Amino acid sequence: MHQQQELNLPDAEVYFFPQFLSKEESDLYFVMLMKEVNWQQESIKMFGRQLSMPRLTAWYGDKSYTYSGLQNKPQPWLPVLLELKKRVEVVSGQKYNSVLLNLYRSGQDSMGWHADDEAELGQEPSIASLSFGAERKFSFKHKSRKDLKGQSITLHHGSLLLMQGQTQHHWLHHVPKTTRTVEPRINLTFRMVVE
Ligand SMILES: O=C(O)CCC(=O)C(=O)O
Ligand SMILES: [Fe+2]
Repeated sequence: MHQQQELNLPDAEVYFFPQFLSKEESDLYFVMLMKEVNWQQESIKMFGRQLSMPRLTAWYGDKSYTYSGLQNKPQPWLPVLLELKKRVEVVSGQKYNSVLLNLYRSGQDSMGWHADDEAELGQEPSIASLSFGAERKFSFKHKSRKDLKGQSITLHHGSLLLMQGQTQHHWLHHVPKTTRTVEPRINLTFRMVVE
């Protein structure tokens, strides 16, 4: 059975499965995803300037979706992504119709503070986040309650993080840069995009 931990975050529902996939399976998935995914360098308009996103991304699924101000046209599912989607659905008890992939090439790649609270994801989105490759720190901070401490967790090769309920409503999360020398990391976030 998959060992499951619940993070102690008020106003949130976050579960962590440290051994969701074995090391051997995760090694194979990492190589396949690196090779088969159509990784793109997107840019984002900020303060009137076009800036390169500090990571590569790809979007697969059934519906288009706005993320970080970008209109993401999905690419058709790859077999490896459908396989992972099915395995994640079994554990989470949720269905997904899209996946956003992030490739953090080095410690200089990152994701800024945000919540996945776009209207397209519905009121209480369930987001399933699968990690491969290098370990990276992932932190939470509450949007309004300054009395609550932030919390960090290390997302490692083959681990699954589930965020659901009110989590996106009340908390922000990010993947900070690190000055440590780190190998590439691939992250998949499965989502259900509603109209
Ligand atoms: O890379 C991660 O672990 C987080 C990705 C994330 O927050 C997102 O894609 O919305
Ligand atoms: Fe996110």
